[in-house]
Amino acid sequence: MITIEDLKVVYGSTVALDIREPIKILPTDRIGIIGSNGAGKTTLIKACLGLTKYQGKIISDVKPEQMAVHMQFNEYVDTVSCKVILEAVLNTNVKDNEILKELIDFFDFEEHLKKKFKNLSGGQKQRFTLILVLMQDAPITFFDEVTTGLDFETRRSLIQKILQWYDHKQSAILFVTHYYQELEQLTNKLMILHEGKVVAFDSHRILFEKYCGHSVVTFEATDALNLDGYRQLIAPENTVAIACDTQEEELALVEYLVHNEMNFKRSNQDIELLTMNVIGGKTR
Ligand SMILES: Nc1ncnc2c1ncn2[C@@H]1O[C@H](COP(=O)(O)OP(=O)(O)OP(=O)(O)O)[C@@H](O)[C@H]1O
Repeated sequence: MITIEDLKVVYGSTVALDIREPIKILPTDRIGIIGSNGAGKTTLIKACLGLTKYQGKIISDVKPEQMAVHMQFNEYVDTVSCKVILEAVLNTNVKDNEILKELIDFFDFEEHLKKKFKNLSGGQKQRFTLILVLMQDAPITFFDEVTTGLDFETRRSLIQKILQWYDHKQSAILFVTHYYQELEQLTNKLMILHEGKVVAFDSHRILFEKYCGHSVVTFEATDALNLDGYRQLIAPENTVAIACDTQEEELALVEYLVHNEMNFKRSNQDIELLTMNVIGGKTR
């Protein structure tokens, strides 16, 4: 669907993106794009959409105008109501379009249709833009930090709706977020960017096996345990993360922790740990 080869984006003296290895995005991919601030995530989206100049090749059978994008900050004309914007952009009308009515209903947006975009709250603006983006049913959709700044409940319900909407749909989604839990729910592949380079791109499972192991057991750092002989990963502050290469290793460690009355968490998909270990602990 999209193949990226030797992609370079330069702004003055800043190399925002420098991707050497070919990257292929398939029609059913659900890709989480991760990286610290300034890693090049938005620049990559802009290059795919043809919104920024680049060197190299982006070969795609989907034209940029067929792609949908949901950016964190959107602006719309402020002389007309949200309903007028929806109808103009989607070339339909609310009262006759069942799918549009269903989305407005789901996002509890009916009462805001008469308002101007600039008068909506942050969460209402996100919901409005999501209605527009989901209605496009594009073959490829980019979501750039759509849930940033929203409260936990609003984030959770937006993610549920996105999941439901794309279930069984043949469309690629690229999702930029700093919330790792959302990536676990929404995506099956991860692209980890660091200083403009793609440092990892594969399925969650393959990357976890490669950088962490069969599973990882994490617990609060303490002097009470003897951890000689265990493989320690890079972990958040005051936390110890032990990589287990087999189930037997994991069971032995868990038994040791239980004997010592330690609380612990076991995971084979912790994206925060994975990211820290892929880019050497420089996640932010
Ligand atoms: N229009 C621009 N002019 C100059 N430099 C830019 C421009 N856009 C981005 N950059 C620089 O390019 C680099 C990559 O920026 P980009 O916005 O792609 O990062 P990001 O990974 O999306 O970051 P964030 O998580 O902070 O949104 C940064 O160093 C940024 O300062």
